[in-house]
Amino acid sequence: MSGDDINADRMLEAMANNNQPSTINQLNGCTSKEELDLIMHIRRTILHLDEDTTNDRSSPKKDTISTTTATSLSTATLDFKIERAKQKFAAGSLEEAFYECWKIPQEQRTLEIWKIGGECCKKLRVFAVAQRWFSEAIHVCRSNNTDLNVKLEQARIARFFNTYLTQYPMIDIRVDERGKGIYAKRVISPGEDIFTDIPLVHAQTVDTLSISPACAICTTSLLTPAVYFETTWSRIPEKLQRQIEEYWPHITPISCPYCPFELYCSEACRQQAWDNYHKILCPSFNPETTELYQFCANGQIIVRETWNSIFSPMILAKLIAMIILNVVNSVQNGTTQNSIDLNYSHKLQQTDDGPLEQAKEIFSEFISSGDATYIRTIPRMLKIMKNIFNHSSMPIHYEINEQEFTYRFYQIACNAQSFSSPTYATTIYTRFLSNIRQRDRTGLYQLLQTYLKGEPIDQVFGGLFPLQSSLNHSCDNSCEIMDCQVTPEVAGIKVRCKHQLKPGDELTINYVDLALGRRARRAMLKRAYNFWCECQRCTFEGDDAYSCTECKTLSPIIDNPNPNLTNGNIPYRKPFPACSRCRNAWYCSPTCQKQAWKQGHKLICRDWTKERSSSSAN
Ligand SMILES: C[S@@+](CC[C@H](N)C(=O)[O-])C[C@H]1O[C@@H](n2cnc3c(N)ncnc32)[C@H](O)[C@@H]1O
Repeated sequence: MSGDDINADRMLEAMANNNQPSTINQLNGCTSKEELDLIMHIRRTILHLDEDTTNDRSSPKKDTISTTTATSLSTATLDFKIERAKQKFAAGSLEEAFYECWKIPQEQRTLEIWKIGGECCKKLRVFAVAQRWFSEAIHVCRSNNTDLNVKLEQARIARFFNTYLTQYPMIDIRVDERGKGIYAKRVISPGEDIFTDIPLVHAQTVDTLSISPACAICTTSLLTPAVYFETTWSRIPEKLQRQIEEYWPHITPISCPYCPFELYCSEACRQQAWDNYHKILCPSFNPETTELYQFCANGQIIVRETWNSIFSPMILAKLIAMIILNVVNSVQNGTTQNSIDLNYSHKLQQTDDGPLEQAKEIFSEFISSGDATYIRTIPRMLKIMKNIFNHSSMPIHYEINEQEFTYRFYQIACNAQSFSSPTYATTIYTRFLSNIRQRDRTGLYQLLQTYLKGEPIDQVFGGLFPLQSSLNHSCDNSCEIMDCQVTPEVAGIKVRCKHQLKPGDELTINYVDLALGRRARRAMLKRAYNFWCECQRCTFEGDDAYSCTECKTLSPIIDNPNPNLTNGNIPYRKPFPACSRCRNAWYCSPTCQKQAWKQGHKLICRDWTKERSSSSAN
């Protein structure tokens, strides 16, 4: 090995360990540690190959790493190198082909070289590098190239979901005009559990927060007798209270030491909340968050429609707090991780957006789609978020403006999935009753009859699940979502197959109640998820009895059947008869009905009111 080789090797090793940006630039645009690692690996492989091929002109022994300094190549050398990269790629020698591409100075790499380099990395499963090479190809290409855009998107998805797809080899993620979707790679049978997922960020829904307390981290119910019996508790005689407590499952909620707003089941959960988001959001340190916590605790009737379901504004605040703390931890190298004082000794460098952009990447896969003007109708929440985060005491500056708020709002609105720990409030209550039935000899159950209020309301959380959020909707969904204790400490969801799936079939869930008619389903999907459903069921159902679902003919106009009521200028029509089984399609004639049946109505015709519709309604 020449002296140049050894120096280049040392430099590469040092950089691979250190990833110093200044030295990286010397290496022909090799910008990430992953890229360096790949090159290191390739170099080792090539050197190893070279030991058996000493007379090979292309041997890296002769064509050393030192040739990668950014001196321009002559046209003849460039053509020769391009040709060699193409040949190696065609021969399937991916590592060598990438090495050839990489040796060409960045400014001289052609569209073809960026593409070959990207393909090599994709096949070698180094997706971050593949993503960069394909985006450079798009940059060089200038015109809109669909093929390259698809390649870039695939590399980006592979990069993000690589771990999941390795863990769950029976599924694949592909992209079409609806965005990402999950597809079966083998036959999957009804009842089979396909994958589990845990949320990146979650919060309890505002409508269950005050009536069904739960651990803010592991979501397990923290229903105590005092909360269950509510105002009645103080009227229950003390002796009876003690008996109730004796039979009630052991629950000791822990609160944040600085504020009354969050409850946890254990010290470990409390610490996790503090490290992940609460040190930014605790009202004792950031008084601006008091309004947000109060807003959630009250259920805020006025804007209930926006926030009452799976989407609590707390998810949005936590998501931003997590990004901020991620930057803090990455820059300060974890020094603030376990500390519970907010002593950010120095404000982080405001000029360098790198760590902030990197931290934002964790949430970059969640699609965001919706009507931007709607945000103007909920100005109060934008103001609350601005007050919390556009604040001089924040360790980094993360600007919350209308655009950022809108983007994050719809990210959560489009993707939030309801879930909770299978230790529900009803589980606690059932255990209490069963303890009494099994152990009590004093007739407590009889005594309690006047105080018991029936089953409690279960806690519900909304969360952003990285893999589950890639599932598209169908009104005839093939899969369903179920609550699941993914590990003893972590609650999440599992996706279970409902209808048999063949390789290539899409895994879908239902975002809305399947018992609703087509018009209502489509309207809800448009409003909440910003798409017009064209699924198989929507295709073979109608909106109402006044037009034939098959031939679209309008039904005959008739006289007003009730002259006491007026319908304005809209004519009265005679309803067409409905399909007797599903009652969701209407036909002008038996011919149309037969035709529709053959076309596809038979695939979706069933009594939808009997379908379990709540399981995965987002
Ligand atoms: C939870 S995400 C599903 C995954 C999404 N396709 C992606 O790329 O991340 C929900 C969004 O996907 C799109 N989507 C889901 N189901 C769809 C469908 N049946 N038709 C059209 N778009 C759909 C809508 O943009 C919706 O807001």
